[in-house]
Amino acid sequence: MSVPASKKLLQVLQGQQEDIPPIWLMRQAGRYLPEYRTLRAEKGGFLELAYDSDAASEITIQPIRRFGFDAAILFSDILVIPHAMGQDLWFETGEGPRLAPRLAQTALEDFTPAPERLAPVLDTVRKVSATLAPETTFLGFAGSPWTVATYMAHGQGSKDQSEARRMAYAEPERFGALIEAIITATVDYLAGQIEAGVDAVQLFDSWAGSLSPAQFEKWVIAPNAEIVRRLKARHPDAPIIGFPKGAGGKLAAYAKGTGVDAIGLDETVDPHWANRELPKGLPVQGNLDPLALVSGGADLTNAVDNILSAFANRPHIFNLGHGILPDTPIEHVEKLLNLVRKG
Ligand SMILES: Cc1c2[nH]c(c1CCC(=O)O)Cc1[nH]c(c(CCC(=O)O)c1C)Cc1[nH]c(c(CCC(=O)O)c1C)Cc1[nH]c(c(C)c1CCC(=O)O)C2
Repeated sequence: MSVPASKKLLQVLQGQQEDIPPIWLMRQAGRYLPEYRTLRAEKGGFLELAYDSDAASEITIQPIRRFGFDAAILFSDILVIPHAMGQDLWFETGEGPRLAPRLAQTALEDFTPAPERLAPVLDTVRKVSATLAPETTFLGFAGSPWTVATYMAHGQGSKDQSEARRMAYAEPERFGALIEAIITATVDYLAGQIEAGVDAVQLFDSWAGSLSPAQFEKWVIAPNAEIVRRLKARHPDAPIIGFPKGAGGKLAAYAKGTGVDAIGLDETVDPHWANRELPKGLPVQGNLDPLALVSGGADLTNAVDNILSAFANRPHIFNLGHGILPDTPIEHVEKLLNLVRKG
């Protein structure tokens, strides 16, 4: 596959170093944007937006139109995979996602798979890919099996992922079968996104930090390695970004063990340490503290300088260490873009 020279972020994912790093922000389409809040109020709920390909395309493009980020990320959610596997999914206003029945109490075999639920998401990919400017990289994504399993087991977000962690020790075979089922659904879904027009994909492992080293090897590294292996067999040219949030000292093992093309760093990672620790030339993405962006001022300027200096000699995509917070002032995002692009 030949990459148009203008897709800078995609080139960095392929190992090219840039003086001015490309930038996008996790959760860049969302509640900090007034134009998102307007559409959300008109349409009702988050899922209604995510499954309406016209609304989801518009929301995917909103942050590109406003800020000119180097990448657009598909507007969807990691929980559409459990939904397509047959769990009911809804969002409680002000609280977050709910999945039923909970896997801690129900067998996976009792679910009725509903893969057609993903069709509108792939329609969104086709629509966005037909309208994006050629210099904008289009990112697809999915949750990583461990993180998705924590929601499937508990039925909602949880403080310490204890239901899934307990299941993984008490019933390793049953838990392994669940992880395998998520891997299979995820590889098909990501292949579908690539075929519909995304340039690269990100695997979000938001709860990777809750596991011991041995369990991390088993439930984070091995399943992500399997996704990389199977997806590369189908689409060798589409880069894969792994984001094992909270992996800390296990980041290098994750990078080597999974074979991802680039690694996302959360804000707790010292970028200078990461630069020394990670394989030479491996592209990194991150890792501004979302609260430094809310704060603005010298907190923001100093943090940006520190990240830029740490990654001056490796392929780097500027991003936050986690999703942008709803109370982030728009002017701080504009200031961040000026700092990174030295405008
Ligand atoms: C764990 C997780 C989820 N979803 C996601 C993760 C992994 C990353 C992370 O750790 O944040 C990933 C996600 N969720 C969303 C995207 C869209 C793309 C993007 O802009 O990055 C992405 C990549 C939209 C969303 N997903 C959600 C919203 C907010 C919906 C709204 O109320 O309007 C958006 C824009 C809802 C959501 N979705 C999820 C939760 C826990 C919640 C509720 C908390 C919250 O509101 O932030 C599950």
